[in-house]
Amino acid sequence: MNSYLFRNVSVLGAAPTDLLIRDGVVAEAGAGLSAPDALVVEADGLVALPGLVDLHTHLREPGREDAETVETGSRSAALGGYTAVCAMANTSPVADTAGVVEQVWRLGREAGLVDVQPIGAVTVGLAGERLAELGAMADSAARVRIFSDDGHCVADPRLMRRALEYVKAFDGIIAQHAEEPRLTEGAQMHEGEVSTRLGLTGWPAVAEEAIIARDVLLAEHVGSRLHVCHVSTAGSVEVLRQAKARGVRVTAEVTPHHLLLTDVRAETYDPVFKVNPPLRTATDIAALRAALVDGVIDIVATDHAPHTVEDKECEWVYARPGMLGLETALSIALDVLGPEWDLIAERMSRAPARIAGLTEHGHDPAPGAPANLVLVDPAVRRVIEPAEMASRSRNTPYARMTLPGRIVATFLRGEATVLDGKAVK
Ligand SMILES: NC(=O)N[C@@H](CC(=O)O)C(=O)O
Repeated sequence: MNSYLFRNVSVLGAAPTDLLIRDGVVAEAGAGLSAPDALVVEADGLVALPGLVDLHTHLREPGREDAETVETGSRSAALGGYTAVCAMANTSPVADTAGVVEQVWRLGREAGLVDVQPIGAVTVGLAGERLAELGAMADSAARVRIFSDDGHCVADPRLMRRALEYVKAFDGIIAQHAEEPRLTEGAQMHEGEVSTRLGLTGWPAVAEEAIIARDVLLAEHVGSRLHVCHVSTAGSVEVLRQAKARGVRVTAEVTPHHLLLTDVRAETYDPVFKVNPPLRTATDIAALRAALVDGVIDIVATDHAPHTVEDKECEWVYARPGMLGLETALSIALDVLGPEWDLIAERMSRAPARIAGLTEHGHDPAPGAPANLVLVDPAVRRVIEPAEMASRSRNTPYARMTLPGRIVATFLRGEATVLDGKAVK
């Protein structure tokens, strides 16, 4: 196993120091360290952060390996500065049994680039009719703690209540894709002025807000943990703010794209901007950014949703919703928040690790901490080139945009997964 000596690295923006990485942990910190056996990384100008943790990644395996595999998604994650990702259950077959979650978990171990923590489906086949074998998935080698039908809403309130009750026994979480399906039939984009002008069927903000309001009440009633996926509206933020003030056990995520892009992008009719929930308005963006800063929204999660050219580069109404996110998330966070390193570490590493119970992750680089960390060069501005991405898909909404920040190196348990901005394997 290699040892690494980072020279003159700034830990979360603090004055430069040296860090020695040995045997999978941060062994020493301080000026002028020497370790003749260690590989030296000249880190002037680089910032060390705890390795990022994504609570919401679509890896597509099993079933849609033409869009992404556990391995390509893991590489994409490592290049984005991630050391752990939670893999959503909407695969084919659906991850609704111990067998499938164990398969995904094992593929993650074999790829060895990030820790892949499978999320289990709440209902069999994501069909919203009966509960999946939550207990068996929790007891499996994959030790599933988060369950989600993401892509679909658990719309039936009785089923949602049962799911919240069931996972309470092992302090599990139901992660809800909040979308009242009766209000979004045929929806193509945010319902508002732009959808009216373009003549596309709208996805109203209230379809999200109504489910979040219902679910925080259910979570409160049951005393269980609810996580809200991809919050996208100002109204949702207000519902969450009130619920948190009452002490409801609810956490929430926002995606990078909902922090940056508005529904005006649909004017191009380029389906790369089609996503679920849809891009909203500048007012929503302002509320989401403020909530991310004040903590009503706990984390940034990518909702990395790779799709093939066939599924994406077609007419808007036929295109699948979803965008790539792993390789650009930190740059978007830097763009939106500025170099607020402690806030970025909290929202993109510590808090998601805590929520998911990934105890090896989310530790600031300090002596004794597991060496799951990332080195970022904040001074670089880079042009996003889809063809250069490690994802098997190309559906990034940031193509040819110039964004701040470059991931220079990522370390998983003390071994480099990315060095000099390139994947090690
Ligand atoms: N977020 C997306 O736009 N797409 C997701 C599922 C979904 O939420 O529709 C996907 O799996 O592609």
